[in-house]
Amino acid sequence: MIIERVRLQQLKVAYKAPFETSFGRSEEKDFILVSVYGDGAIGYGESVAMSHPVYNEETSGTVWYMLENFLIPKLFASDVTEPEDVSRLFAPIRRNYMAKAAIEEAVWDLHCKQQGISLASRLGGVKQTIDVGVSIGIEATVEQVLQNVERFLAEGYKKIKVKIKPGFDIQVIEAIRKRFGSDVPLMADANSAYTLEQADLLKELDSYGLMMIEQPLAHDDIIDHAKLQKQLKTPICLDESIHSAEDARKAIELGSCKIINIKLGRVGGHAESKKIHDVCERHGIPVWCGGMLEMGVGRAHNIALTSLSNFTIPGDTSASSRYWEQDIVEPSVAFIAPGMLAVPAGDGIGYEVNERNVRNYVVREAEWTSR
Ligand SMILES: O=C(O)CCC(=O)c1ccccc1C(=O)O
Ligand SMILES: [Mg+2]
Repeated sequence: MIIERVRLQQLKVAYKAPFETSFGRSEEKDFILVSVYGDGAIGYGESVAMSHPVYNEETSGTVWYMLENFLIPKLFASDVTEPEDVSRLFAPIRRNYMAKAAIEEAVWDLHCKQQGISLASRLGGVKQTIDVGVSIGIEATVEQVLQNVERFLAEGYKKIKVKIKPGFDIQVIEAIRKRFGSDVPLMADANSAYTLEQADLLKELDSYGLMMIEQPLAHDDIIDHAKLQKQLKTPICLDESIHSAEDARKAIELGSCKIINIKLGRVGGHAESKKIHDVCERHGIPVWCGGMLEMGVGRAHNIALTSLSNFTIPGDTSASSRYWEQDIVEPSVAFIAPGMLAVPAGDGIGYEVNERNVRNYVVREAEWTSR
């Protein structure tokens, strides 16, 4: 395929409201938008690295560095025929999954636009619509969390995920169950805030009928998660621990989880996401698409991926309005029915990027041309 030019833009955009997890509070999105040009088309990818290396080791700065010095030169020096070639091309470079994913996604989008097909269909998607949930951050009080739950339930979200941390866990879940009842599809995400020594506390969660608990233990662990899963009725879902289909296979073999959250950025892009999806499907492990507070390009990629068959649990891809006053895509990501998004049938990601909106947020920009 023809790849002529790559543009990187770093954008900073304020969230409607700060978002807090067990690893900290974020008020502003800081990310790299990747545009890949070829044959009159533009493919887009969005890096999900955060401004600080707290979810994983990457940041917008490391993503820019890796793209400029290693990934873009490698892409220009090679013949890419199919988008699957990109992840093979990047395989000798260790980790840096978010940097790889950002440009890999853009190449998938470009390829599909050049071919006149939708990204979802090229990935092997089978769904025309997807059900989505919402992720709710830690707040100063339990009452504030309850107000957010109420608002998002009223909007129709089909899964409520709440962030927990030691000292802000059982009481939050208990209060949600008390106020909204036992039918609300509810889960908790700990972002690695606990250790196996706190198993007794985590076992208390079993009495609240949660769909799952996400990544309770260390970000790089699958051993202790296996020990914990043996003691818990609640299914464990792994997020941070899974970077590849091999990681997924090992976690499944060990019994470290019963569900896996797939994030494009965490695993290096669409090709690896699909492999993880397939390994999980073969083992009867359902998956759902995680979120990293994306703007529209990232959301569009998530939607296409979620159209695959084994994404049977509502993911974190909320509507643009969850976080943004004004998104960078048109139309913005919006429900077609409560809690439901359409999988676009248009070329590539199926959303247009509004370059004027992008301009409002750019703090750094550079371009490289293939020769
Ligand atoms: O709404 C979203 O995009 C999901 C937000 C979320 O839960 C999250 C946001 C930032 C970093 C990690 C996570 C996570 O899923 O663990
Ligand atoms: Mg998570």
